[in-house]
Amino acid sequence: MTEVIVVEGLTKRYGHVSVLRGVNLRVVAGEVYGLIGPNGAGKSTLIHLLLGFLYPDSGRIRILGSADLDAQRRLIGYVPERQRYHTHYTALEYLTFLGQFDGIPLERLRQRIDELLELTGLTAMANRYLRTFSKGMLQRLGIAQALLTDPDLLLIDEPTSGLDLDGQRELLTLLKDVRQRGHTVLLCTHRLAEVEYLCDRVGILTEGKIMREVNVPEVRQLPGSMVIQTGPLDLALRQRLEMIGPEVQTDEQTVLISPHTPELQAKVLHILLEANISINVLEPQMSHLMQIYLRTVSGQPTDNLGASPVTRISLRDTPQPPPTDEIDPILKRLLQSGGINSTGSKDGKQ
Ligand SMILES: Nc1ncnc2c1ncn2[C@@H]1O[C@H](COP(=O)(O)OP(=O)(O)OP(=O)(O)O)[C@@H](O)[C@H]1O
Repeated sequence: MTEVIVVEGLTKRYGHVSVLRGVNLRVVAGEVYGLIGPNGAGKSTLIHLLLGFLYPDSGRIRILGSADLDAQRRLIGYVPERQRYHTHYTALEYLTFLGQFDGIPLERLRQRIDELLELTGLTAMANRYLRTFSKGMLQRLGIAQALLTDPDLLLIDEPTSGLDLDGQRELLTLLKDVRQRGHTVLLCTHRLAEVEYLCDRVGILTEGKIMREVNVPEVRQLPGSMVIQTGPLDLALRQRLEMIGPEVQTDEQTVLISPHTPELQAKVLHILLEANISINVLEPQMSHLMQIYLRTVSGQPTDNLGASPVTRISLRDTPQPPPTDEIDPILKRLLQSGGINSTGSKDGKQ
């Protein structure tokens, strides 16, 4: 299988701060790979290294077999988290401008833009100025610009950040369509639901390394769990509950049913009600991916999750989308065309 991204022993420091401390990563053709990690873990830094916007301190990067990232940049479509748009352009003018930068012959470019406006649901907006676009429309336009050259690899940084629920849904549907087109994708996100929906594998970047990789379809298929918070449970009652089967685990004020079935839940509730125990909360356990993620970033073991005791990590600990620098897709093209030097980034003086 063709390896599209190969990263070995990658390190990167900003001054005295060591951000990446030996990242290893392999992404193969056609794969959608999610990259998750706490704020400041270095996800955007890794993307900028892959694009050749930054130089690593040590380690190796190969994109489609080549370490010449300046040359390979033209094989990569990049969707930054926040793009700086030139709002006096219409969508059509903007894509035409970028496509000409990419050296796409005009006739082919027109065809390509039509196709991409259609894919991103922006055909009716083609002649509207970008200043009239909503955030969601701009994000979809960002996907269109990244796909102009029909790139082998797409790097997407937090695509749904700042979008309302409708905008998120539209963008995820679009990314699912993009996925069907066979591009290899590296997707940085804080939203685990996005990973579960779109990705084949996910890497958890923390402490400067990819500490854990998860096969997403495997965890997606794991059966769910139910947590019941109760009044105090004495030992005899706990034993009675656990006699129902190995799926039922208890502590002083909690019953975990894992894997959960309605039949098991009915049996547990029957015993609790019969014993006059108050039932304070009954809620599905957080997703397996969420549990693996939170345990990995807090340095706890993640094996045998299905048989683990009730996870007491609050969903409030879930990281929130962060602010990041704006990067203009025109900058990528300028660097690609050799029009400017990447000073301030590549000279290691950040
Ligand atoms: N140009 C820079 N100069 C100095 N420090 C930087 C620079 N860019 C990033 N950093 C620092 O490097 C660390 C990693 O930043 P990066 O943006 O790569 O993380 P991230 O995982 O993408 O974070 P987030 O999820 O918050 O977007 C952070 O501590 C950040 O403050």
